[in-house]
Amino acid sequence: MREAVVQARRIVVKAGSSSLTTPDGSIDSARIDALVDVLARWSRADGRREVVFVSSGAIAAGLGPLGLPDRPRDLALQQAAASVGQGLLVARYTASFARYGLGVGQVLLTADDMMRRSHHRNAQRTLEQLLAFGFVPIVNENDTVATDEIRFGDNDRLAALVAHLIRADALILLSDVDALYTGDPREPGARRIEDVREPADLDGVRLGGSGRVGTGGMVTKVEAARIAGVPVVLTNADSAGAALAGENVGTYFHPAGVQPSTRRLWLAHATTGQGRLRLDPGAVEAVVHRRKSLLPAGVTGVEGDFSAGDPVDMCDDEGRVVARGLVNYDAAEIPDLMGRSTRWLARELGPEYEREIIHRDDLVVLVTEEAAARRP
Ligand SMILES: Nc1ncnc2c1ncn2[C@@H]1O[C@H](COP(=O)(O)OP(=O)(O)O)[C@@H](O)[C@H]1O
Ligand SMILES: N[C@@H](CCC(=O)OP(=O)(O)O)C(=O)O
Repeated sequence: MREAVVQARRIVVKAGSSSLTTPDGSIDSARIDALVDVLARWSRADGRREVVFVSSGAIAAGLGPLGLPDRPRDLALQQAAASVGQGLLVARYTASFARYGLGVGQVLLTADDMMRRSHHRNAQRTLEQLLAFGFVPIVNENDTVATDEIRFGDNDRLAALVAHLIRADALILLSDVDALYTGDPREPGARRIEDVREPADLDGVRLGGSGRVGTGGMVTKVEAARIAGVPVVLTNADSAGAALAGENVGTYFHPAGVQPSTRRLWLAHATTGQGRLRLDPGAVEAVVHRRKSLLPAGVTGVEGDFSAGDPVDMCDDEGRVVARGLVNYDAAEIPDLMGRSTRWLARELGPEYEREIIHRDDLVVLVTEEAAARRP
């Protein structure tokens, strides 16, 4: 038994396009109802259980109604299909959960929303409020406004970020394949992997591309499991009930030891650096090994056009990103501060210049200490 899943009170369940739609580009009502049966029974079995459902399938479900034979490559066509399909999906979920007296609420998010702290907090509040009402949030990417550069594309990472957002106890990823295999299961000889405890368990595993309607394939699922920070079960929709019951189905990704705070998880996985600061070896040592704040004295270079409050990457003298943090100064201010002691800055420029470039509470280390120590 997977005790952490059995004990979970709040879970995120993500289903891929292939589990929710038919090959001819329409909603698979029977499979949706079967999945809703499982989710509704799980949450109603104990009044304190809450589920957030991340549903892909908007583009796939819009193909049939628009007469599109296959998932188009063109972004505008994908967005039109998503707009049609999303409405149909939510109508179906509304009807299906209503069989159990449960209401649903649609939550559409973009990668940008996850990065901006204020949007992030609003999304968090909405989800918490829906859960407090006993409603099931149905989450998807806001495909009609997402552009290629800033898209999640697949919903696996989105599901992991939603798990951070609501402090879920577990994440269940449902695909058209019943587990992670040592290679693409469409090829002979591939074996199911039952447990992933550490990155080395994935050595030699071939993570292939997606099926007909999905995106990302196994790469994005493994990445989502790595960043989720909670136990993750990867299996197919037919095994959802068994997965929620903690049975030995699919692949179980054990969470790594001590988990960073949600703020640090957010910084590491929901944001992208809006610029770069180059650190001297002493500052790398202080930030990575001693978990100190970044002071102006240890900065040797600055790139990008960021503003105070933006996430920026910190690199070592070889350009390798070692950490990310919320910067306290605009990019244009930093050249005058670099290499100076905080005491000198406070004396020459005023007490407001005594502040760190990045405070340690706003900073996440992105390399392991071992990796940082292994430098040539
Ligand atoms: N090592 C592997 N183990 C399992 N499945 C794999 C592997 N490599 C590639 N795949 C493929 O990944 C597909 C699932 O990814 P994807 O189509 O993106 O699904 P979804 O729509 O559920 O997100 C499976 O159909 C499978 O053929
Ligand atoms: N937001 C998109 C998800 C794209 C997609 O295919 O995701 P997935 O099936 O999870 O790999 C949609 O609803 O169509």
